[in-house]
Amino acid sequence: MPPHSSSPHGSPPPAESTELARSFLGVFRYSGRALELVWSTSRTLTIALALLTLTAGLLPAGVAYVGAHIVDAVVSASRTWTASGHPSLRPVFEWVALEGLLVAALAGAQRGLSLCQSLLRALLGQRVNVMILEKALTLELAHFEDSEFYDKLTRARREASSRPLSLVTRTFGLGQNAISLISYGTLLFHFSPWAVVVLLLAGLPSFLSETKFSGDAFRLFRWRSPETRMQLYLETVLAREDHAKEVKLYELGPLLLDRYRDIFDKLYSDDRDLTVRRESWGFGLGLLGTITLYGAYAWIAASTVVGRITLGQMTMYLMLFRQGQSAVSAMLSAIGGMYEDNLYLSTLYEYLETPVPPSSGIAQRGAKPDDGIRFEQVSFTYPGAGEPALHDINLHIRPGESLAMVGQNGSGKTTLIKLLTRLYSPDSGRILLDGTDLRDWDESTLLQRIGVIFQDFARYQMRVGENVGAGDVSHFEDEARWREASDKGMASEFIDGLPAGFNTQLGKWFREGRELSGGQWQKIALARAFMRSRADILVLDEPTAAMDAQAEADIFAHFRELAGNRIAILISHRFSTVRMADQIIVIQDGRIIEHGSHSQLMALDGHYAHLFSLQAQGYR
Ligand SMILES: Nc1ncnc2c1ncn2[C@@H]1O[C@H](COP(=O)(O)OP(=O)(O)OP(=O)(O)O)[C@@H](O)[C@H]1O
Repeated sequence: MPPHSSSPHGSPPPAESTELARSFLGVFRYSGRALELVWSTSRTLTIALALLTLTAGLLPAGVAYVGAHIVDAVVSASRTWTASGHPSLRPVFEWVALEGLLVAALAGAQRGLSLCQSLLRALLGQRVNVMILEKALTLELAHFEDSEFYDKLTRARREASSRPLSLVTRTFGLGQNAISLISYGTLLFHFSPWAVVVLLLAGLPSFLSETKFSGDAFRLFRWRSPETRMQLYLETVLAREDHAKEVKLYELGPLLLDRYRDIFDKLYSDDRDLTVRRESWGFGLGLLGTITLYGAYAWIAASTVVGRITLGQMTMYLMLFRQGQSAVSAMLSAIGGMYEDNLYLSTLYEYLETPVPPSSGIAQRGAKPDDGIRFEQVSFTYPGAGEPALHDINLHIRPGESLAMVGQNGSGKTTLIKLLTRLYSPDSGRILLDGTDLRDWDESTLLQRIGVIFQDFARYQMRVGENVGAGDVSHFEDEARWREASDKGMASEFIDGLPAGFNTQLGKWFREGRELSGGQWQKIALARAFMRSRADILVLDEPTAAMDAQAEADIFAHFRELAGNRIAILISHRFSTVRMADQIIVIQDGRIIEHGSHSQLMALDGHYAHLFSLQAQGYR
């Protein structure tokens, strides 16, 4: 939804202009926070920036003032020369030297300003990016799956990291020009107070139009987030190695590229309209300024001719007027720019202030240790989904027991795991671990107790060992533990065959990065789950689907031994694996339809027995 109710094209309806004025003032609320951000990023640089701004603001008027003295000194020197034949050049040279010094100091101040800005830009860009990423760490999985939220994140990442500095630079720029303007105004006031009024008013129309167009540009930027996101996505699909194979073989490239172009064309036409309107108005209103300038020229020239001011003063007033006008327009465009920066910053702060419900649990131990896991009448519907993914689930798994889940694709098996690992919370019912509700557990203690691999486990483009070590951050770099876990995951053998063993870089993003086969990756993921040696719950979602028959047989032959006295929860479509579990549940459309051991379910001769015989037939 657009944040403001005014139309992006044309002027807003009269009833909405108060609203516009309010939102115009409201967006300045981030200026203070931006300044605080810059100040806390580097105090030294911020102070240097302020001092240099002051210097750069004062010097131009000084230059104009000295310029007037040069002209007057020249006129008087040439009069002396005509009258006496002895030119008094000394004062002329002194004024010229002074102006030279001031100009050099001004150049120094401007260089200093751009130096401070460059350094601050780098520091601040990093700071804001870190803030964005730190916030991302606190978010819930559901946030990442919510497209509107994802838009916020993308917008914040794309634009907002450069905006705080821009806002501060513009604020300082505004100050610098204001100082210059006051100094010009003071000098110009001697000529005529009206000259000062004319100077100030001439820039106003173009300022108003700039502000309006900045708002329009922002609203356009905000509305088009979904399209921009699609563009980014298409770039990824077209230019990343993990999609290259399919894009090539299915000859998807031209089709996707056409889509990419179509999006650009649509966005471009909106941009073009806005830019054309912005520039046309800018030109028309800017013309007013030029007319004013030349009117003032004529006025000042006429005053010189009638002898009201000296030639030197004329030079000074002309310069003051010209520079004063550019200071006014710089100030006004700084204000317009600040307005724009504030709008963009609002997306950053909106993102950073996304409410994340705090994890309130503190339990380090359960109320009934050794009770294991219980699901009591658990139901769950994904945010935005029409149908519940799980209905009324009841289960009890005791320590040391194994549970296997079977069911059609989309029946809810992975969802049950997501609830157990607290990635989502049940809508009704409760899940208990050792007699205590998962919600009441301290999050870190709970996570330490669970080793999990999902079907779509992450493939980190890091070293092999780090891919294993990721399973336990406290032993991320621990080579002995890598090996131990890899032995359990049946991964050691192939890892030893890699050029640098555990230190082999994986993935194609980096030099000499190796790609692994699907089954090899899965062994790494299994090893990762075994890294969590303190975990007493092992959750494996299709852990061997990509492995060869021998590896799978080896893993399951040792499974009991590997799992030890942990709870093992297994999702598999292979019944040879499933049959070994102590309990088996069959899930259909989010409900448990059969529950028992292999022999009980075979005796029941229901769904499980049917599927088991179906698969067994295939092997006969
Ligand atoms: N993040 C999500 N947001 C919304 N709906 C989802 C999400 N993940 C899964 N679903 C839906 O929830 C239902 C259960 O999905 P789940 O992943 O639990 O199935 P599964 O039994 O693990 O399937 P498979 O055997 O294919 O892995 C499906 O209808 C699926 O479309």
